[in-house]
Parts: sequence; C-alpha cells; structure tokens
Amino acid sequence: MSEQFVAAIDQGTTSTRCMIFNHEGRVVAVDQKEHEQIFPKAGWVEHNPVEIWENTRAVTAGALAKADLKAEDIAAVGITNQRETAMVWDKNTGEPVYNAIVWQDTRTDAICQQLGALGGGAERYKDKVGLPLATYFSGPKVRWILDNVEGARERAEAGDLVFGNMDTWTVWNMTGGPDGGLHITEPTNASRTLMMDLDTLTWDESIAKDMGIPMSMLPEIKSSSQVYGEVRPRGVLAGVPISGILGDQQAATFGQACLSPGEAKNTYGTGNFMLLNTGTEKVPSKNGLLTTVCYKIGDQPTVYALEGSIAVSGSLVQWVRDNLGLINSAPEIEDLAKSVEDNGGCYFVPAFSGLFAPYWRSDARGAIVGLTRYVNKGHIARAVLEATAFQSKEVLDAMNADSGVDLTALKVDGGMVMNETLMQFQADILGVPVIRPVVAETTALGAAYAAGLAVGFWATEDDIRTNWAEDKRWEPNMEEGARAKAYASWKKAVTKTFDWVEDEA
Ligand SMILES: Nc1ncnc2c1ncn2[C@@H]1O[C@H](COP(=O)(O)OP(=O)(O)O)[C@@H](O)[C@H]1O
Ligand SMILES: O=P(O)(O)OC[C@H](O)CO
Repeated sequence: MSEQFVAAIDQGTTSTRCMIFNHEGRVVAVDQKEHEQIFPKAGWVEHNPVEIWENTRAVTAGALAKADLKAEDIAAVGITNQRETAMVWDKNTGEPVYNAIVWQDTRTDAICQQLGALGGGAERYKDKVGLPLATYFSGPKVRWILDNVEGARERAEAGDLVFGNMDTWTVWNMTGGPDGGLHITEPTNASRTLMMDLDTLTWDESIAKDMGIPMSMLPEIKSSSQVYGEVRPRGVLAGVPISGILGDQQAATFGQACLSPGEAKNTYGTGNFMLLNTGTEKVPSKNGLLTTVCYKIGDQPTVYALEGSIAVSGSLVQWVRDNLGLINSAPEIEDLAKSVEDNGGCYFVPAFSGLFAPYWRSDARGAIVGLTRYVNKGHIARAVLEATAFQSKEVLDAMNADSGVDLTALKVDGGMVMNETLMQFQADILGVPVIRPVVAETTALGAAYAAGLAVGFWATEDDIRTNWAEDKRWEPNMEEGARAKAYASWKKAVTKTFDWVEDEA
C-alpha cells in the first residue's frame, strides 16, 4: 500500500487552513485562505459562516493538489477551530440565521450582567463549568441571536434551528449538511459554551434553561478522538474518516506534546492562550484562569487544563498595521521595535475586548500610557510587542499560584513566535527559557494527531512525544531589578484601563 497521510482543517479566527502531515508529524502541504472580519459596531465582531465553509472546501482541495494526493491517500481528517465563536442555522436548509458571533465580540455584556443578577454574579456557573460569566463564551451569544433575530426563538422551539461552534458547522457540512449531516461536538469545544458540566461532559439542562436555549439546539457531545463518520461522497475528501476534533488551543497543547500533568504551552496568534495540562484532576482557579477540558481521547479518562486566555496579542500588530499604518506587514514590527533601545517609558494595554485573564473586566478599554514628546513610533512598536509578553507573564504567575507548578521552561507556537525580539523579551520578563518546536503549526498537528490516533495511524501518545523536536530556545537575560521595575509599570498601566465603559447597551 502506498504511503498514507493525515489531514487537518484549522478553522481559525482570521483564516482557514488545511494541512497534510506525514507519519513523522512533518508538514507535507498547506493551503490557507483568509476570511472577512466584520465589525458592524464598536465591540462587535462577526464572520460569515458560508464564506468560511466555502474556504474550508477550497483549502482542502488546495492542500491535496499541492501534495499531489487523492482522498484515498488520506487515512483520516481532524478538525480544529477557533473556539466560542457561535452560530445558529436552519438544519433543513443549512442557512445561518445570522452571522457567526466571534469570541472577541462584547455585545452580550448586558445578557451576562442580567444572568449574573439572578444570583452569583460572574461566578454563577463557575463551579459546574469552570468559567466566569463573560462575553467571551458561546451561550450568551446564542441567547443574543434568539432574542434579536426575528422569528428565531419560535423556529428554535419548533426544533428547526441548531447551534454550533465552528467545529460543529464544519463537520455538519462535511458529512452532508441538510442531507444527514452529523450534529456533533466534543468536550474541549463544549466546555467553552458555559453550558457543559465539567465532570459529566454533558449539557447542563438547568443552565441551558437559564440562558433560554432549547436543548434540541445543542449538538451531541462525543469524545475528541474517535471515528464520528465519513466525509460525504460529493466532498473533497470523500469517504475519509473524520476522527478527531479539538478546540484550537487544546489542539496546540496536544501538538506540543504537553501530555503529562505540569506541561504547558503558550500560543501567540490573534490572541494568546496558555494552557497547563493538569491531568485527570480538575483544578479550580482562584486567580482568574479558566478550568477547561484539555482533551478526551476515546473512552480514556478526561484530561483537564488550566487556561489563561488573552484576547489581544497578534491582532494588536494587525491593528498597528491596518488602523495606524505604521507598518505594511506584521513581521515589519520587529525592525521598527529594534530601531529603539527600549520602550521609552511607553506601555500599551490592548483592552480592545475588555480584559480577559486574569482580570475579566468588560469595562476596560485600550490605553497607551507614559507618553512624552520623547516617544516615537519605534517605542510604540516595542510597547506593542511587550504587551504580549507582559500579559503572558500575568497569566503564568496566575498559573503558578493556582496549580503550584513552577514552570522551568515554556513551549511556544503560533504566528508571532517568528518574532525573535518578542521571544527574547518573553524569556527576559518570565525569567525562564522559551522554546519553539520544529513544527510551529502545532494547532493543525494536534488535530491530525487526534484523528490519526483514532484510526491507528499513530499507535499511542508516545508517538507524539517522539515526533516533538526543539527548534530554538531563548534564555532569559535581564537583571531581576529591571524585570521587576518593568513589570510593576505594566501593572500600573493596566489599572488605567479600568472603569472606562459605563454602559455598553
Ligand atoms: N513576525 C511577526 N511579529 C509579530 N506579530 C506577527 C508576526 N507574524 C505574524 N504576526 C501576528 O500573528 C498573528 C497570526 O498568527 P496565527 O497563529 O496565524 O493566528 P490565528 O491562528 O489566531 O489566526 C497575526 O495577528 C499577526 O499580526
Ligand atoms: O483562532 P485563534 O488561533 O485566534 O484562536 C482563538 C481561540 O480559540 C479563542 O478562544
């Protein structure tokens, strides 16, 4: 039999990719397409799900063509996706009733306040679901659609409308859409809705009722790695088993081989997401982190994680490019930052969607502080990169406090880790080495591993450990005094962003 490969579809915030991997976990081909970011109002962010599905088909065909492979050469396909982004569609026609509401969107602030006011405030569901009540998560977004799209609630109650995150939408379409498409998800995605019980991995009916979401809308929760079904006969990967689904940050954790308790990774993309594998133990957070599912492989015990989610990191670089025009492409920020010695006293807190971990402040908005006539665009560029590193330091400190794990090194991945200036500053400010693996596309790789394990393409998780290899390491090189001073200034800058929004409605 000729050599076999595994495909992964990575439906991300800014683009959709298909990647094909060989047995060593190396990339054989990739195809990628960006989709439109829709900003109808301040604080609102939407995607067109039909555009995303068209892109998914196009990049899957593109990657196959680039690798010169056919569906028969693909042993399995895995899906990974931007999490929390929520959509509702008609199961009879496949038509979305509204655009997908993206994880960064803050329009549900009033809904979150109202739910919290029923008792418990932001902690209302935390014991059961591991999350604070915040605009980030899917449940309130679905509620918003049912409350605001004419006729949606009636159609939902009649059983015609269904909910899904982008994993569910992708699999439903890949398996036939209105023609018998599977309406499924798995625990890493479901654990971001505010509606899944973390112990039982089932929907909590009382929370769904609180949110006003009919149970009939919710997808069936499977495991993260099992054969769910096959790609429909008309599909690009016709007949290929779909056998892995993981939210993108959990997929990156899996792809980074953080498979034992105490291992962590930080992904630098649109936002930043640090996950610490806590094993089969569910660690509650007292320091602003999320307790979430790391992965559930077949019928093996559930593995949990502590997560620090940062809403804005790479997207700040895009904002500097698109809204300020200081650079023409994201990588150019590095040369601009290197044109100066330091930040010149300037700090940039990108609270564009409020602040996520560890603050969870929806009333915060972005601020650049410490400005003097001395500050130039180089200092701003440096402050932009430093913002990502400082936010990651806050999350790592919270993780140490919650878990007692003192990380001796941090594995990193994502689009921003090509920026050496940022990586060096990250090591400096954390005081521990930062390590980038050979395959930095860990998100797609993690989904491929989940899919490949289910069909026996990879035998055990040890294959994943064996395939992981270090590419580059940055050692800390900053005096403790300088580190403490810079971090204290950052913390002070953060306080300047609080209490800005008084009424989002
Ligand atoms: N060299 C660079 N320096 C700083 N930021 C970068 C660099 N290259 C890419 N980025 C940022 O990284 C992000 C893209 O990373 P990626 O992992 O593809 O994101 P996502 O999966 O969230 O869509 C963009 O927000 C971009 O601004
Ligand atoms: O698509 P990414 O890589 O920006 O990741 C988005 C996260 O899943 C949001 O929680």
